[in-house]
Amino acid sequence: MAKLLSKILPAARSTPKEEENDDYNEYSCSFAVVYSGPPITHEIPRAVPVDVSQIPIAAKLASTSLLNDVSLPVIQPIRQSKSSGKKTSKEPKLGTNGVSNSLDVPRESSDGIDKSSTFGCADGNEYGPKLPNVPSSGRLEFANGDNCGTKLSDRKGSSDKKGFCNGRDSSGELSGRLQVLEFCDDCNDGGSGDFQNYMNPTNCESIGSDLTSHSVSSDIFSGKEEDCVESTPCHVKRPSTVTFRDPESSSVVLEESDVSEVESNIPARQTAVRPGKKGTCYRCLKGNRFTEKEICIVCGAKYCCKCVLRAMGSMPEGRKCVSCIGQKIDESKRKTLGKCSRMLKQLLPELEVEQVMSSERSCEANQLPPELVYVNRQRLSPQELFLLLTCRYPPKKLKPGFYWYDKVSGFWGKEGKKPCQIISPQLSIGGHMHQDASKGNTNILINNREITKTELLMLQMIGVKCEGTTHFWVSADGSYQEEGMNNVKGKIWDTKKAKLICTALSLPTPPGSASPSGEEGNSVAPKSFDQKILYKLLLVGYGKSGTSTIFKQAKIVYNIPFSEDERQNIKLMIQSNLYGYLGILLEERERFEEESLIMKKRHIIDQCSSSDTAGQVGDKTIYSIGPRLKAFSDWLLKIMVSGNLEAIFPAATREYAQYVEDLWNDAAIQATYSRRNEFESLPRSATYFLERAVEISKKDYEPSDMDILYAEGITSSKGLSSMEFSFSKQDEDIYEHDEHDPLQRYQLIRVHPKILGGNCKWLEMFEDVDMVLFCVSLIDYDEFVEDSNGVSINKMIASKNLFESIVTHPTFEDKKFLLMLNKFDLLEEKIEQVPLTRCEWFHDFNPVIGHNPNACSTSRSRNTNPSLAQRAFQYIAVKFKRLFRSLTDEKLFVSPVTALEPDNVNDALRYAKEILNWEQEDPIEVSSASLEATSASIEASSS
Ligand SMILES: Nc1nc2c(ncn2[C@@H]2O[C@H](COP(=O)(O)OP(=O)(O)OP(=O)(O)O)[C@@H](O)[C@H]2O)c(=O)[nH]1
Ligand SMILES: [Mg+2]
Repeated sequence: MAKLLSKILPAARSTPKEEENDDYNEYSCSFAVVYSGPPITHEIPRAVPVDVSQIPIAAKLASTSLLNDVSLPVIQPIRQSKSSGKKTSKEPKLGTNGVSNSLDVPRESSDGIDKSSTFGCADGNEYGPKLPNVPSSGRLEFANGDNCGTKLSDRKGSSDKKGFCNGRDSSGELSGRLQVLEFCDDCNDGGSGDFQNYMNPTNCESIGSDLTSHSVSSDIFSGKEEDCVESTPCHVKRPSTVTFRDPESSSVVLEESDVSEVESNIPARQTAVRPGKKGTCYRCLKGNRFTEKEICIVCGAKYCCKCVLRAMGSMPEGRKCVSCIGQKIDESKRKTLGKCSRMLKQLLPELEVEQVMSSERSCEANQLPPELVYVNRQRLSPQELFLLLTCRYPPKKLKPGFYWYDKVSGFWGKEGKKPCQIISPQLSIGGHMHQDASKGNTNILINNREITKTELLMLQMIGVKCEGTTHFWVSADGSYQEEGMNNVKGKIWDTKKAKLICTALSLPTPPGSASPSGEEGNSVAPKSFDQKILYKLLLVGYGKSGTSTIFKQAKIVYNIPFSEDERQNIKLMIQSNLYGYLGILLEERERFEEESLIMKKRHIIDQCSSSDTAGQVGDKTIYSIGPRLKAFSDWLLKIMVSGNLEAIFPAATREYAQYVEDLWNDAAIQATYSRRNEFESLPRSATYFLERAVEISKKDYEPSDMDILYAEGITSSKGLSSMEFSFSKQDEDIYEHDEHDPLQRYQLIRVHPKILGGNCKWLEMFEDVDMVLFCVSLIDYDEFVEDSNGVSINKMIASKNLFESIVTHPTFEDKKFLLMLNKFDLLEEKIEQVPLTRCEWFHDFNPVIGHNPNACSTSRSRNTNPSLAQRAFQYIAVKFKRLFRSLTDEKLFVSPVTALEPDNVNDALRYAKEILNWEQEDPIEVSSASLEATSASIEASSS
């Protein structure tokens, strides 16, 4: 053995001169040799062998290279860079001041020879702080006490050796499974507590065994010189790079209902303190907030693409810094488990990413601790949590907190909140559900729980009669009956409408059923690593502001097909609208006919003084129609007056298509139509449909997307529509800095103000939306409507009043608002004719420079020579911004929109997305980022 070692290793040298020698430092190990000098009076430091099996970390091997005459495979140390070599030689203090350079493991046997071993340092000292969580005995020390590991590999061979990258290694017994340490210089610690974390043997072991399978990691960890010089693992060499906050201050994010008891049960977690400027990588301190980064799910440290693999190693527990392996995750990041950044997908092969994400989801350390989950106010046991998570329909993305569970129906929700899911019923978990579990105040109970207002509204909208009934029993399949009555009254989920309403109201639908958007509602949480997060956007605005047009445009832009049902409804709506427009034409025709008859009579009277002659004037004018069409016209006007126009469809298409055709082709109607600018009641879109009246009125008419877009009216259940979408990949590429998952999902909920009720009391059912998109029609400034008291009010003021009510509603406190100033195209026309000051709120609109109607709408020209419409838009935007600021002390985001333009709607919704993403990233940066990032926004111009 001694012979073998003498071949492998140079003779132990200990003179200072030799220690200064770089080569020596790189390759030699210190070994005790038999002392044969005079007796020594002081105590001799001892190098104690290491128990190989207890060395938890491994390094890359090379079979030869150093010693060709040795048949055993030996370690190829990582070459030390020059700078590091110098550093080493200048750091004798590391060997003497006892800083954190050794692993000191409690030993079972005091002699440490047989059962435990020690890597002795060359100078014979033992250094460093203790590692309390090293599970076994044995001690690991470094030759000069200043190394730690980044690259670890495992080799199954017959002989073992522990080596350090810079050659200052020591070896102990050559037995057992080979575990080699190979450290690159950039891991050298200046001496800090971080080293402890880094060297946690438990961590290293898993890294060691995983790394062998990662080719990318191999490169990263090979300690290439340039890498070593440029980058420094933040946990070790630069103690300042990532430091940890006092665990006391660690912020475990729980829902508000998750009271302090749960919080106190959550073990303290280390939170990385950003070492550099905002947005920079925690390791190399380079980059900015647009640099793509991956985040450690334990401490929150963010790493750029150059550093992430070094900082996180082979990720045996998913995206954790090496020092965070084995630790519990930050609970606020639980929802992102298994969902990595695009950057990681680019750095690692797909299969590897999948493996890492799968480990992240499934490894033990990342599992939800049962003691942090309460169901019906009772803490879950591990068995109960297991039952809950492994049932057919488990709660999605379960986090620590308090939940209520209705075992009969499967309704599941957060304590004090409406249900958020329907899970498998009849699970024996938690305590008994309390009547006030969801803090409802409706006096209506479902399975003994007082339901929330939102649930009540849902029941009412789908036609469940709640008057006089106080208690329903609802079973898992949705069938319900009144208490004390033994007859099932119906099934809640029977209709598509019910599901649509639930989706829009963010209420759950039964597991396994198809949601209105075609996806399986409430199914088991997706297992793929592209797990999605859903952001909810609430689109609301005063009547005719354009919300439904924006909603439909979004459907078209994001390729969300209109269902057959929707198309059918829209078709009937377009046809009945057409009859409505025709009705308006017929009404006006009558008026024109009368007027023209009177004119005709006057004309004749003027010409002939004799009244007899006047009496002979024919009663035909160009506005007159024949008796057949007259009869149809009278019938239609009667129906319109009675308000039953929709009721005659679809039969009307069969019966009266020919009449419509004849009417449209009639000269009187055409003459009336040519004067359409004189009718106030004919909407603009009417022209679009009237000109295709014949085609549309036919039975086999199929509306195109454009028809659907232009169609006026509410198509979905009572002014509530909802759709889910994600932005297209193409778009993501345009916005290069976007770090977020292109598959991130958004829900757009469009609500008509009518269903919000007086004082917007139903707004609270949208409490979980992430952003409110408030739509205002820019051309409302000179239009008037009658308010609920019959008083005429300017529509812009009415819109402003609604805006105020919504902004100040307690439900929307702290919500982000994006103002969509719609119908910009129409404003451009109108502003030339009607001054903005027609609305009293805009009395001081007084553009200084003469307007330029020809200004094109590129952003450049917008800034240098804005048109009158652009000025008006900016002025209105600032008005709303100031109003918003005065009401909330917050910032209002604004975007111009022309709902009929697909790009416009896309831009506005993308802007909403950006705002949400800034929020998520760094709330403090939102305001400045908004100024920079969106030319469409008026931030720059108004601030
Ligand atoms: N030219 C033009 N017309 C628009 C624009 N946005 C909406 N409209 C038209 O304005 C009218 C009202 O738009 P809607 O989308 O129905 O408005 P709404 O907010 O749904 O109003 P309610 O139907 O009362 O709910 C429709 O005729 C639309 O075609 C726009 O940007 N430009
Ligand atoms: Mg509408």
